[in-house]
Amino acid sequence: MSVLLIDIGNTRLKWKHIIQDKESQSGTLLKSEVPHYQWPDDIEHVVVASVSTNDELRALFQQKYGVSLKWLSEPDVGFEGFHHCYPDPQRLGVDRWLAMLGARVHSKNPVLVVDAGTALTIDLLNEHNQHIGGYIVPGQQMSAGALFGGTDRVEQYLDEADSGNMYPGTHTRACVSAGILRQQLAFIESVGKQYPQYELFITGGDGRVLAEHTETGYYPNLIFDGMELLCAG
Ligand SMILES: Nc1ncnc2c1ncn2[C@@H]1O[C@H](COP(=O)(O)OP(=O)(O)O)[C@@H](O)[C@H]1O
Ligand SMILES: CC(C)(COP(=O)(O)O)[C@@H](O)C(=O)NCCC(=O)O
Ligand SMILES: [K+]
Repeated sequence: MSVLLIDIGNTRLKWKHIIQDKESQSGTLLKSEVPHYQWPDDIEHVVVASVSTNDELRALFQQKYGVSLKWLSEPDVGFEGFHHCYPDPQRLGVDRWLAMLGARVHSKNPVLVVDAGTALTIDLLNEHNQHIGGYIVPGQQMSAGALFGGTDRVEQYLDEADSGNMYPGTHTRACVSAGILRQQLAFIESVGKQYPQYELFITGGDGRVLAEHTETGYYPNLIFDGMELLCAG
């Protein structure tokens, strides 16, 4: 069976094509690139999780895949293996929900799930699949954009580069990038310290560098793992 899984975040689209239940290919696209992309034919199931409305992309996939398309814009509240803490569970981001399900594929322990995308989210799921709650803060690009846009002289100087580390910066861009990285790491560490029995999982576009600094495995496919669990159950 050939299955196409798609995760549409606020910045990018990630896809995974599973061919005959074993082989798979994957990729990342900017949302503007999606209409020009050569999407595969002959797919039996297409599952799309989208955190924003994306009417145009929905119409595009609907036209291409018809009844094979399952479009998830919110958690499936009928799914039995998950206990929500939100009074209105449909307000919980579908990506956060799927990433928690994905972490469950890898561990039976309580899990602390970090998704470092447009926004950075942290979610806690206990061993009984009870969502304890979570946090939402701006992601790295958004944080930097707030500083560049909201001040006069914190500028993206072209003769400077992001530092890629968290040593004290010695020019403007390094101060911003190192500061944001250190802020995110301190945030993750602060929650982790309070929940030491929770196993840490990191995913998302900025997750790799965070995982390197926390000596945690990086799970770029956590949302797809959650989708596969959802489709199997
Ligand atoms: N080529 C890239 N294009 C855009 N963002 C990138 C790229 N490489 C890394 N990133 C980082 O990844 C983050 C977006 O992560 P991603 O998981 O794709 O977000 P979302 O799921 O919200 O669309 C951005 O904040 C940015 O810092
Ligand atoms: C928090 C998010 C913006 C994260 O999205 P992303 O960074 O992956 O684009 C998304 O999960 C969302 O829109 N959530 C709805 C509000 C909530 O989860 O409470
Ligand atoms: K996110």
